[in-house]
Amino acid sequence: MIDINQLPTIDQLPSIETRFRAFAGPGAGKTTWLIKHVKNVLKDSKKLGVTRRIACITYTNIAAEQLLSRMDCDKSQIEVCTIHSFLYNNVIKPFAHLIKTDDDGDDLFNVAEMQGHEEHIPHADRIRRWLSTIEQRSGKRQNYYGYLNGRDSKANLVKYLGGLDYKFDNEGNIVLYSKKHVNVAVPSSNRELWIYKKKYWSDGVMHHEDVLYFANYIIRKSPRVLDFIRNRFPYIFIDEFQDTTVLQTSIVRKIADGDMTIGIIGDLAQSIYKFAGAVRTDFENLQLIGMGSYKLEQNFRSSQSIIDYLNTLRIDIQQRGYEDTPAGNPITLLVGSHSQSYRWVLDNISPDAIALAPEHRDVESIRTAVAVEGEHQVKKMFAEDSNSKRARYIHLLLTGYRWLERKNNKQAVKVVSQQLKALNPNASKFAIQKASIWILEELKKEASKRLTVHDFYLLINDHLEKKFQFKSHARFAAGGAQTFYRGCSVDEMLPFVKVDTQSDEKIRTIHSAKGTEFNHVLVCMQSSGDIERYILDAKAKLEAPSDEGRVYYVGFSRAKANLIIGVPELKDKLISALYKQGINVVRLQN
Ligand SMILES: Nc1ncnc2c1ncn2[C@@H]1O[C@H](COP(=O)(O)OP(=O)(O)OP(=O)(O)O)[C@@H](O)[C@H]1O
Repeated sequence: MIDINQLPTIDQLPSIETRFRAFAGPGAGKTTWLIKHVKNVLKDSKKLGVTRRIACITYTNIAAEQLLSRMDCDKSQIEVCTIHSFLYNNVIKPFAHLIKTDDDGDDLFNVAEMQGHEEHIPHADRIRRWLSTIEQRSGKRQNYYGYLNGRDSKANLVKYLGGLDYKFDNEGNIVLYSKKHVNVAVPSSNRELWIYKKKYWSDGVMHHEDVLYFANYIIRKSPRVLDFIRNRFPYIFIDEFQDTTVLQTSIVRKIADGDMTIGIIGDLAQSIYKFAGAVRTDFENLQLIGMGSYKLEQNFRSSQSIIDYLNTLRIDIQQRGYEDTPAGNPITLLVGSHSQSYRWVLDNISPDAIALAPEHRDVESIRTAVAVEGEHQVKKMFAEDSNSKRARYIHLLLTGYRWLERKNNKQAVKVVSQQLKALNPNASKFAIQKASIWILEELKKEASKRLTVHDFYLLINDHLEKKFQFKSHARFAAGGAQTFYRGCSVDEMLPFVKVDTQSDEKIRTIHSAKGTEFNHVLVCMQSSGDIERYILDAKAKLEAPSDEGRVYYVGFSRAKANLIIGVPELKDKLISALYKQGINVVRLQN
């Protein structure tokens, strides 16, 4: 294990050309530092130009979006993206001709129909065609159709196929496997799984996981592609490298085996994507020529008491605060149901507190139990308005504005334009865009936000009709819908309009909160056993192959001012050990 404490700090990085690998704990300013470094490269590098840019890569769309919105500089020479979109745009699209056929000259991918990459959702018709092909090729009746008849077996098959991914076998060949375990036998030999994939490829459908496969395929077939990438991106920086997968690491190694500057940054204790194929040890073990290892040792996010608590959980790094770090409140452990705990936190700590839980089912149960009146504004709108197309239209116009608030203007205009286009299919693209921008500008005004949704809707309809001769949805007749829209202002509705259900929710999974921070956080743990394993014995569990301990650690480390932990039951004998770790126990009354 790397002793991060012993590494030089990243401020000692000799130059912008230095290859680096940076380790840091939560809230250490990894993303902030990366942005600063990119700005330095932009300022000082002589290697950049119109076609020579800096790539800033991360692993999830949410993380890329956050990175982009935090990059407060000229972005014309920077490409901020996920690893998938980087490889798709810079390897697969320009070299698609190399995947038309395989090494034997047989059809591999229908490039003419290729349209980006998508989530792998197994498709009933393709599964049927696949089962039929493998049955024909085996030459005997296998009754594979049985899978599609039984509800259970079909669900298992869909789950298994949806979890397909690639890995290297012992001989270094790429093989297909499923990340999802199912309890029934399904066709799972590699020969059968490749046939399944080809059902999609022959239609030009590329799944996210295929992007890595084909990028690797293209690079193997024509290694000169690597020079093209290095030439186009003399600097490649990768955030959250602890979430890298074997195929990703293999491609990164190949790109870095030439003249370019690479920098990777991450936190081993925040590796929580094993289920998606992440191999955290790749970050620890990756050695590239000329690459130095550095650390960021501070925690700029949390109060001193939270930093002290986080330090009790890991051995590879001890974080320190900075001169203005507030002392903060002790960590509180609430014993009671998750919803009871969350209510307690809302009442006693802050109504803005966030609840984080490891599992979706916990998130759902807390949401149901603590749902407050206002949170139903959008649901209420759909319930009250019998014209569901109109309700959807209003909702999406407001969604467009929420994108604008997040500085994603492109998405904002897209969402609103789609609505106007659906009602006015013959309108020109220019008119649709102009009208969309007008609506968004209108929503920016404080005066518009104070209007009731009813009046705002009429204002927009009048303008679209007069100025653009656009059609709108029906006006309101007297009744429940009109009463609802008249009783609710745009301002009151907006907070409940989510642009993506994950990052806007106050009750969320820990995975969806990765990379974010909040003032007051309740982390819901499952049992007294979890407290023993992941708090009292955390040092061992943070290094364990399974992600559970690290998932809780990511949850704890999102808190800035107050960290509260909730658990349904707690053995009395644990109280004094918890106290030594800086945690006060409070038992809630039923
Ligand atoms: N040098 C700094 N001085 C003061 N505040 C900083 C500094 N660097 C980062 N911060 C603040 O600390 C917080 C955490 O920063 P950032 O999100 O960059 O950390 P991170 O290491 O990427 O976090 P994590 O991995 O836990 O998601 C942010 O609020 C950021 O504004």
